[in-house]
Amino acid sequence: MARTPLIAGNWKLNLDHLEATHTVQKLAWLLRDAKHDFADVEVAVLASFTSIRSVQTLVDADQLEIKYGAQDISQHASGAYTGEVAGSQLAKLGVSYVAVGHSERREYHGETDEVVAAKAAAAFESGIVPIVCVGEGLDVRKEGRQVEYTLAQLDGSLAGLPADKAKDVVIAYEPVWAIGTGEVATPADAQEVCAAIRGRLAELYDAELADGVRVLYGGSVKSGSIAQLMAETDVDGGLVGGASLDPEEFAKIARFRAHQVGL
Ligand SMILES: O=C(CO)COP(=O)(O)O
Repeated sequence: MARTPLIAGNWKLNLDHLEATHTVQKLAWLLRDAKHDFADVEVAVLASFTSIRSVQTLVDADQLEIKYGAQDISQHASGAYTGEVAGSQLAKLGVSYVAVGHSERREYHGETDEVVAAKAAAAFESGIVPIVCVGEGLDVRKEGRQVEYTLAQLDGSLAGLPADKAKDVVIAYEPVWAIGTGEVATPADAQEVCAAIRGRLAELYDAELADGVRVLYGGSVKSGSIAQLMAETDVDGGLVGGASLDPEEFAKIARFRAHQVGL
């Protein structure tokens, strides 16, 4: 099955709503100039909650094909959960994607696999596709247990998710040691774990479902490394942090096919 690559920018805690709209506007101009085919490579940005409404207004007004999303979602639908944002609230803002289980949330907010699974379910409940993040830390990598560790995290993070939802999920393999360090995984390292993730999806569900799920790589992705990563069979896109804040650089990453030639 042909999987449409997804290049998603995770802005993390950066950009106010004015900066966010400028960034999307510039990205849209650059991609328009390059005659980017969004059906060929999907492009999305994951913004702070405070920016989503402004991004929506811009995307709607200019009929942009850039998709947008959130970086977190509440596992609860409503009620006494101060500070939380529900899937239904995000859905009202036209959100397509939401990152769940990013390593920064797991580490700084104590999110367990159980919470991540509940958040993924909450996203689907509101018609939003969760980008479920998994990946090992440096200690685990040094012990050579990256596949075992990441698959255990995947099992927990998808627990209870039925096949009719799982077929649409996006998985992001983000080794923690590669995030924000400038140390991108080698294409072979990314392929090893992304292929193992697909293999596990085949075991948890079936081979056809696994074949259709997009598995992204994230961790210090830049325009100079994306084409080699995307050349790997099981890498279907990138979850881009720092480099997504610069529209020129992010547009180049989205245009990876233009520099895939001659690999
Ligand atoms: O965490 C990431 C995306 O979710 C990766 O961040 P960097 O691209 O800045 O390493």
